[in-house]
Amino acid sequence: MTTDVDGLLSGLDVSRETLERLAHYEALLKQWNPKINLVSRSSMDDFWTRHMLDSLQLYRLAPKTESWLDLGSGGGFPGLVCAIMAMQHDAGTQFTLIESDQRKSVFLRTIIRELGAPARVISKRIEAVAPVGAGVLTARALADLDGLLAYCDRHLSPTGVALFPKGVNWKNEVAEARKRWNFTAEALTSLTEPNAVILKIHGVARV
Ligand SMILES: C[S@@+](CC[C@H](N)C(=O)[O-])C[C@H]1O[C@@H](n2cnc3c(N)ncnc32)[C@H](O)[C@@H]1O
Repeated sequence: MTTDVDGLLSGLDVSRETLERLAHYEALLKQWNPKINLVSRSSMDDFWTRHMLDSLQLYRLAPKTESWLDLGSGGGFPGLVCAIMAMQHDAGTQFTLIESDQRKSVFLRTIIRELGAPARVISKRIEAVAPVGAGVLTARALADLDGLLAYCDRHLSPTGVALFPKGVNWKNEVAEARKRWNFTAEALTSLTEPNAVILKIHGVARV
């Protein structure tokens, strides 16, 4: 970790202790990544922007909740990073990470145990998990918006909020999803990519 990281995360209220926890996470991910492909190799040079900052920016956009659900967590982005951030605020939020890949789940459980993060991992397919009723639901690089809204329909509480990082094609995804879903969406500027947004969504119901 270099001093650049301090600059990168400035304004996000990341404490020294949280930064140390994230650095420990990074070190383990770098050990495990060659064997189980937690993140693409091409993204490793820009690791703190592409993965840590990209995840941390969701934490400040989320309402206070007891139950945060992250779907298709992979190496823990964004759910596990937000769980580590939540430790700093002792917010009483419990994180649930759903990840069907068994080896990635072992990695996630290792980080959770070593850091004492307030999170659990369910190693099943999202469709096979009983409705969670989450207050906040996140997912990155998992499915198009139409697919994500079906997951909201199953797992998000009626008053809950979903946060989805989306790339340059987000307007098309919203238009396509409106054919099958009613929902309210706000497009918030991403801190990591100029044309990317974070869709903040609530009130999901089938058309
Ligand atoms: C492209 S990766 C993204 C991982 C992480 N969210 C990120 O942005 O770095 C998608 C992950 O979702 C998991 N996944 C895909 N479909 C799933 C499903 N139906 N149920 C549970 N996990 C799923 C895959 O195993 C994979 O780890």
